[in-house]
Amino acid sequence: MSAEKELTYSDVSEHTGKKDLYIVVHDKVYNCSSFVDEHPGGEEVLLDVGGQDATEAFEDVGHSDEAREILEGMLVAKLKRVDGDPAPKSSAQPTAAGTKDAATGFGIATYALILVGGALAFAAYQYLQAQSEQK
Ligand code: HEM
Repeated sequence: MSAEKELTYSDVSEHTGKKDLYIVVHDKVYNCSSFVDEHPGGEEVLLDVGGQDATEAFEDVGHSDEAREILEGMLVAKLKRVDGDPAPKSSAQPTAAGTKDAATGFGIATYALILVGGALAFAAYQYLQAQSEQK
């Protein structure tokens, strides 16, 4: 088993070319060279964050789970922080994830409400039918 590779910001900052492009997202280092031409958001934005922390840029767009899977496939190393490095930019993640979860939760609650409402209406209908048959 090989030890997990670690790169510092200064290592990452050496990979800024289109054919050698490292970016940092949530303290992990990704080699995006193979994806630059395929990025639906264009190559320019990826080249802009080459060799740097792209966490905010990546999260601000609200990338899909598919985009996150592509990203994980390009993982090369963990980011190793040394004194003087910028603070972790991980605060964007809970916000984005939270918004998504909240939206999903709302969707489920709405469906539940419609189902329960429908069931109640059906029960009331049956009850009233039974009542009128008794008369
Ligand atoms: C290497 C990291 C990245 C990956 C793997 C990636 C992947 C993707 C994918 C798969 C999409 C299609 C929509 C979706 O599935 O969400 C997308 C769209 C987009 N991305 Fe990225 N992206 C990356 C980094 C970035 C960065 C750093 C920016 C900077 C602003 C960015 C800006 C955009 C924009 C603006 C779109 C929307 C394009 C459109 O719908 O016309 N992406 N990205």
